[in-house]
Amino acid sequence: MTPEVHRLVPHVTDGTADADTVTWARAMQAAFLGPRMDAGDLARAAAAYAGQRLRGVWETADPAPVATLRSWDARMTVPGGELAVDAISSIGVRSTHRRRGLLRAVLVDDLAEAVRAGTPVAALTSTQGSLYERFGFGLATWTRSVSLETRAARFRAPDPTGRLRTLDVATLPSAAAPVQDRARRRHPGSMDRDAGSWTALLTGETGWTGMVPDRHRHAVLWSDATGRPGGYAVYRVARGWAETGAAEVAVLDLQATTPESYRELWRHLASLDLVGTVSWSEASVDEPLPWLLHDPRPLALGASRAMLWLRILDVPAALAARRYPVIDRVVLRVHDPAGHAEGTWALDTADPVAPAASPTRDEPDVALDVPALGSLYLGGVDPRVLARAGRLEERTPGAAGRLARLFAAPSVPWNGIRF
Ligand SMILES: CC(=O)SCCNC(=O)CCNC(=O)[C@H](O)C(C)(C)COP(=O)(O)OP(=O)(O)OC[C@H]1O[C@@H](n2cnc3c(N)ncnc32)[C@H](O)[C@@H]1OP(=O)(O)O
Repeated sequence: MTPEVHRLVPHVTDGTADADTVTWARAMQAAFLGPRMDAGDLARAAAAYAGQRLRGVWETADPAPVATLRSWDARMTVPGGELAVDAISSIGVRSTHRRRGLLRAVLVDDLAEAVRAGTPVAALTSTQGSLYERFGFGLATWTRSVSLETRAARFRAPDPTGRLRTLDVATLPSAAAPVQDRARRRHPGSMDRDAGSWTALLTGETGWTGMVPDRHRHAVLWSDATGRPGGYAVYRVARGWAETGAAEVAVLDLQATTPESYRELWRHLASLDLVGTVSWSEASVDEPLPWLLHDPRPLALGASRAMLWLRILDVPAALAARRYPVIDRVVLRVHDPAGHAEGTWALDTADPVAPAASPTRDEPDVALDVPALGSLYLGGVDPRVLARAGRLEERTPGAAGRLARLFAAPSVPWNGIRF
């Protein structure tokens, strides 16, 4: 029997969430092996869910759900524009209730509501790589760590430009939010940050930390010569200087709207006194940082790791929302067992500012499953590689190459915020 999924609307009064939302949050925390919190802390942590959709499966006579899912409407940058996405997180099933179809129940229910609401794409970042393809999600962005030995780093541009100022809890949200909004438009896959996340970014007071403040966080804003803010970095001291004489700093977020702001933020991080290493675990796979340095050897680059998974729910709306660098008409046969994206679709980019995607009876140029379409969508993977892996079938010769030229992105897709 399919478990019955119920929906909860969080109510937040004076920064504190209602009792049902708190119970839901406690169950979710437990599923992720999060820290136990007292009722007050939990109520404050749950307040971050204001305006979001909470789902759960409840057993009779137990106020706590045995399965949880949280989703909200987010904006995601796509090549040439942006798109509404159903952002999904906090999928947790009580440890005593696993492998009975509860994840499936809450996720299928959420995707069905997104379809009804006309949201063309769903997005998530995953704790476990193999879980979500069965629900139609395809891996669309990657991330990698970078680690700079700051004392050996020499910048090619010798002199700092612009102006830096430190931010605190009172100034970070208003100063950084407009910068993040501009910066995210440079990277397909980047998403907006909800209002509540700004203070938490600097204080570290989140459900995952048990609302324990992290007093080692700092933030800095860079502005150009005209005073226009161009970028910010939030970082924490991961290991203090007292132990080794050279502290380790971890970047938590770095957003830059111009090459100059990017360079000056890194110059600032590399110039921090008492620091030996600055690392960022969720940088883009194509960080320009090595090219800013005379000698890239002080910079260690980690292997690329999976980040954002996309689930195309409405093929015409998703395809029409992005722009394409060449004019072509390609027919895609998409297989989707859940039905949302199933069909044969013609993508026609004859009008570069209004590409059209519509159902067609024409013979397909390529055939692919819906996860592969999610992977292609932002331009993060070459369709010819998918063809070589047997994930995309060329029905007309050279079609994968045509698709590669069509879907090529203006910059490497990246989403630096795990959610
Ligand atoms: C977007 C996010 O929130 S990512 C976070 C995911 N949550 C966590 O990691 C928290 C800890 N883990 C859990 O709470 C649970 O184990 C979950 C949510 C991962 C799985 O919940 P379950 O209710 O056990 O999953 P469910 O029974 O619905 O299984 C659905 C399918 O996924 C498969 N599956 C479930 N867990 C896993 C896993 N860890 N690895 C691989 N496959 C899995 C099942 O076999 C099933 O496959 P099928 O449809 O082919 O038969």
